Amino acid sequence: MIRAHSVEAVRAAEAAAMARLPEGELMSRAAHGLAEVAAARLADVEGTTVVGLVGAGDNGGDTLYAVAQLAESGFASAAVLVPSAGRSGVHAAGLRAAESAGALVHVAAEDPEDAVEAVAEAALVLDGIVGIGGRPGLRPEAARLVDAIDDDAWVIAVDLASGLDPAGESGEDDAVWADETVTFGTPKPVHLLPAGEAATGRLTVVDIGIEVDDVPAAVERLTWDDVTTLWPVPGRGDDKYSRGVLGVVAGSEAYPGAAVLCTTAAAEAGVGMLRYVGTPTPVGLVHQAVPEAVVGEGRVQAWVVGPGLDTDADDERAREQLDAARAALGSDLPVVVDAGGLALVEGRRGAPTVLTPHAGELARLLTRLEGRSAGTDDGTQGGSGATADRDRGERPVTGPARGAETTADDVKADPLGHARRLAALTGATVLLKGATTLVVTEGEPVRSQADAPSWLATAGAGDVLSGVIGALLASGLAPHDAASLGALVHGVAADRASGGGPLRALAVAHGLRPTVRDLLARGRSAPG
Ligand SMILES: NC(=O)C1=CN([C@@H]2O[C@H](COP(=O)(O)OP(=O)(O)OC[C@H]3O[C@@H](n4cnc5c(N)ncnc54)[C@H](O)[C@@H]3O)[C@@H](O)[C@H]2O)[C@@H](O)CC1
Ligand SMILES: [K+]
Repeated sequence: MIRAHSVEAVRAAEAAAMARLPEGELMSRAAHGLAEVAAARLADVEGTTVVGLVGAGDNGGDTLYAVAQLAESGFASAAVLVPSAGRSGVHAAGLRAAESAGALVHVAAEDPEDAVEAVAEAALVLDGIVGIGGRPGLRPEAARLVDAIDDDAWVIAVDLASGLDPAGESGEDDAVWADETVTFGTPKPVHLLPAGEAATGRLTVVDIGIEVDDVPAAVERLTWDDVTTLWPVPGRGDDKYSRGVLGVVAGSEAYPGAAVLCTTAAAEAGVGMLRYVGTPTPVGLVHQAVPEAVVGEGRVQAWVVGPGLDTDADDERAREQLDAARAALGSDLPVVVDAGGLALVEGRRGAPTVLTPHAGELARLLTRLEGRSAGTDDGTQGGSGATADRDRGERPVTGPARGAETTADDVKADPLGHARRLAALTGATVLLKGATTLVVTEGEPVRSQADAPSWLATAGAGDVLSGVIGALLASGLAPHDAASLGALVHGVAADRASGGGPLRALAVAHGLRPTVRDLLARGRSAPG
């Protein structure tokens, strides 16, 4: 698992390490690791010129020492000092080290044109303007230097791309766009969250000896190794029931294919047994595509409610199906709620719940539920499983006034904030789909998965995802693990099925079985 820590946690761990190490040791380790990566990339791009953009804080200090090491290694090295205070504004010992190693120093405040020219000529740029002490955005004088970076230059962000919010909470257009980030000790939230991930590029963590293993993470990302630990593997004593039965209420006369995609995915993910509840057309299709599925209601350990569900349909069979959907939501069983099912969510359930909206669905659900909690409704889900109510244990939800409309654009501008709002309002695990998929559960570190190719942005992919998560919930995984592990395996299956080319949802579903098999085999063959 990749774990990112908050700025506060990093500062505390750094302070503890500094107390037992000689002065300057941490910065020296950081700069050394940075210079090694830079030297390797210069060899890759067959470049010889490196420029460090140097800001006022210790991020600039790291950069000055790295420039010094690169100058000593024979690269044509220069430091461009960004702050308006000039030479006196940057890390003094770092500046001395760079100069005595033979690096050129350009002072932007004294000769802006000369500084711009130096930046433009570099084959490799180290962005040391600001690190974890930075406020989001770039000042105009810094932005001018960043604009001067050659399109072909390789840009390494020191600790994080300057201009980004280290916490990754607010998006920022005015930031360095790095090919690569070299960070120190542990990743920071911005490296894994949608707000910063694209500008971060490839991420390398340099070990500088700070200890964060026992410190709770702010953001986590599951990796392939976690599949071995988390995936439910049957034992000798298991049977189909003990492994978990999944009930699927999906598909409709309008959208029958969703039922096929969802049940196929659950079967391919290796669910113990599958029950399907639907209207005649999808029932016929599911019979053909997934002969393993049993049609009709019965005992299950978890439900998927909603892919392709038509909540406006009004014939008898559709009404029966919607009754089954509402009963599942009202039960005390774990439920994955997707697509059409989201329209049936009335508030908190008293049982494990995973909501899997995309940005537009999340916006509609928030608008409806926040409007409701502004009114007279008590905001609880009806049925036997509903235990929580609005006055009990619900944290105050931050955001616009209750009842205000939330749009898909609002959600895209702040995906994490909105996913948190929905999680707080419903008590559910919220999986917000996107290029980076977020999984938010109150009281848990946010999980962020970015395993899928862009080709996965295709109709039906969500139906497949809900089937995988449902299979994992039925086997007893907690919602947070089921949702994030489901997103990981779905993304890897998509990547393999795509192979760099077009993708269809059914291919992702059919790719699940070999993907899980290979990820588990990989774990078995790993040393130790
Ligand atoms: N604390 C430690 O033990 C270590 C810190 N390290 C480095 O130190 C960095 C943190 O250093 P600092 O706390 O000095 O903070 P930074 O170097 O991140 O930046 C703080 C300085 O930048 C200015 N600033 C803030 N936002 C700005 C903006 N948007 N535009 C321009 N200037 C802005 C501030 O006024 C302040 O002078 C880390 O990111 C890392 O690179 C490493 O050397 C490893 C050890
Ligand atoms: K930086």
